[in-house]
Amino acid sequence: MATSSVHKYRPVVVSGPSGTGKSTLLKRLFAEFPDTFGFSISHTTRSPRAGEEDGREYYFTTKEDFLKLVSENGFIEHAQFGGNFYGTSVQAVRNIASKQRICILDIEMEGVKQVKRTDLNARFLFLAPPSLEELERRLRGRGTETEDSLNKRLAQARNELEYSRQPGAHDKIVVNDDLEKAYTELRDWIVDGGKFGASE
Ligand SMILES: Nc1ncnc2c1ncn2[C@@H]1O[C@H](COP(=O)(O)OP(=O)(O)OP(=O)(O)O)[C@@H](O)[C@H]1O
Repeated sequence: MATSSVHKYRPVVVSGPSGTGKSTLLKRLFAEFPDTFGFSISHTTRSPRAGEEDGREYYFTTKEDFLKLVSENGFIEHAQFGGNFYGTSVQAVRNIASKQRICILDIEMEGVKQVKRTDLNARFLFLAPPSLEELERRLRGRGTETEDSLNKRLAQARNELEYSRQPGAHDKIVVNDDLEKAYTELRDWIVDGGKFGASE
């Protein structure tokens, strides 16, 4: 464990209900620290498009290998879209740390629980909306949801908020009320005076 790169480059899991502002805040963090962080590369069973390279856009894999990795609990999250499988593997997160970058994982509650079952040595930040009413306003304001997908997201938000109240679920909770205030709090906790959560 002491020799593993995730000991020093601890992955950061940022979760929170859809529409809380994760993308907005993480975009800012990446812009302020362009060489510090990384997103893991996903696996997919779809074929590479022209110009795509294995290990750059995706790890391209066969359905058989993908399902084998699923059965070995190798994925943090995986899903099927349009007949193809996609997933974030534990190894892909490790690969970011071995490149001496802090991997940021923007995932949902089930993914959070899965990361906790690994030895990725992650830190967990939960981004909470000021209220469910405000979350609904933002999701409507973003203009990306149908009434049906909005209701699904709000129901899932209730689950996520309930989980976030369990002791030990997260290491840090940031309420995204005022954007500037939330950004400063998120950034300062992640950067941690330059230690990024590492103990030495
Ligand atoms: N502090 C804030 N005050 C008001 N509006 C905000 C604030 N933070 C984000 N927003 C707005 O809320 C909407 C949702 O934000 P964003 O898309 O970043 O959420 P998200 O958590 O990444 O959602 P998803 O998980 O669905 O991708 C956006 O329109 C964004 O501009």
